[in-house]
Amino acid sequence: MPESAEQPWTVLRLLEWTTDFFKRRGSESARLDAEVLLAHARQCSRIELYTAFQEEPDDEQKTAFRELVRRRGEGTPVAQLVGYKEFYSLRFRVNEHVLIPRPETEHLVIEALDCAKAIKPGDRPLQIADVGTGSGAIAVSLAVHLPSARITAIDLSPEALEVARWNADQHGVAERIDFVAGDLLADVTTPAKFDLICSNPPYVSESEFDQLQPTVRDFEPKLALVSGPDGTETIKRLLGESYGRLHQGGRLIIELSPMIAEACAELAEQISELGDLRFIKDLAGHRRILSLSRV
Ligand SMILES: C[S@@+](CC[C@H](N)C(=O)[O-])C[C@H]1O[C@@H](n2cnc3c(N)ncnc32)[C@H](O)[C@@H]1O
Repeated sequence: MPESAEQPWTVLRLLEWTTDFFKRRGSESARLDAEVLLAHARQCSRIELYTAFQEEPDDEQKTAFRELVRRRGEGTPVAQLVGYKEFYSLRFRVNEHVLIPRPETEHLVIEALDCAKAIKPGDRPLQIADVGTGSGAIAVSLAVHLPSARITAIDLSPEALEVARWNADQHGVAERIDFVAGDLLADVTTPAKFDLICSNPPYVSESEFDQLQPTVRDFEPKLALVSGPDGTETIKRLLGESYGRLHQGGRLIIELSPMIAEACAELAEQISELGDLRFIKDLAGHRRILSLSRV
């Protein structure tokens, strides 16, 4: 922000200047980014900015904001700058070790909650696995909405599991989630079988990775994004490992890229123990969630 002797840097002026700056840097949500960062620097809610347009932030707030704007201008995602992201109406801590939860993944949570309603586990708790838990967005949301479920949250990354554990603790569900460091389901011994296996695995191909926006490619963990030459590698392994770990009638629910939806459906159809294949579309109308039953 340039120094200006004549005009004070009011909230409104800061927002307008920063929105323009972010637009020129290619942000698709320039005004929102500016508001979230200014609210963070002023330690207030976004809505409170609207009644403070003519106020001038103090020097400390302006210095904090300037630093946030600089880092956002270099590509750091807003969620990493403020340290959290809202997902399924819950706040999740995020850092450079975890994928920032995406709105598309809420469709997976909705499908899992719908499927859970239809399952009657008898006198044992409903058993759910979240494979590749990252920030814990799926595991924690399901635990909050299914108070009698037990969840196993798995990730290859110990740093991600730490974030997931912190989020589970914040939302009061940590005692119903087991955190396991491991490769897909290989290191999970108990329970032997699940009612639901959910996963938002990495599904970007190696060639697509280079085309990702720098704010994703250079700041979010590659381990969370990329899966082999065509993006299907992890899903293929998960399909192969999952059917033997599901109770009969249990469901496997996987987020994927619409670009590999057909290939993944073909892989699933080769496994006779999996059936009742359906896709759930995202808000853009693209096939985003693959849901299968253990027959
Ligand atoms: C796309 S992110 C999903 C994170 C979170 N579930 C969400 O939806 O926001 C994929 C996660 O899977 C983890 N992961 C990648 N390969 C894995 C594997 N083979 N076994 C377990 N976790 C894996 C990554 O570390 C990352 O946290």
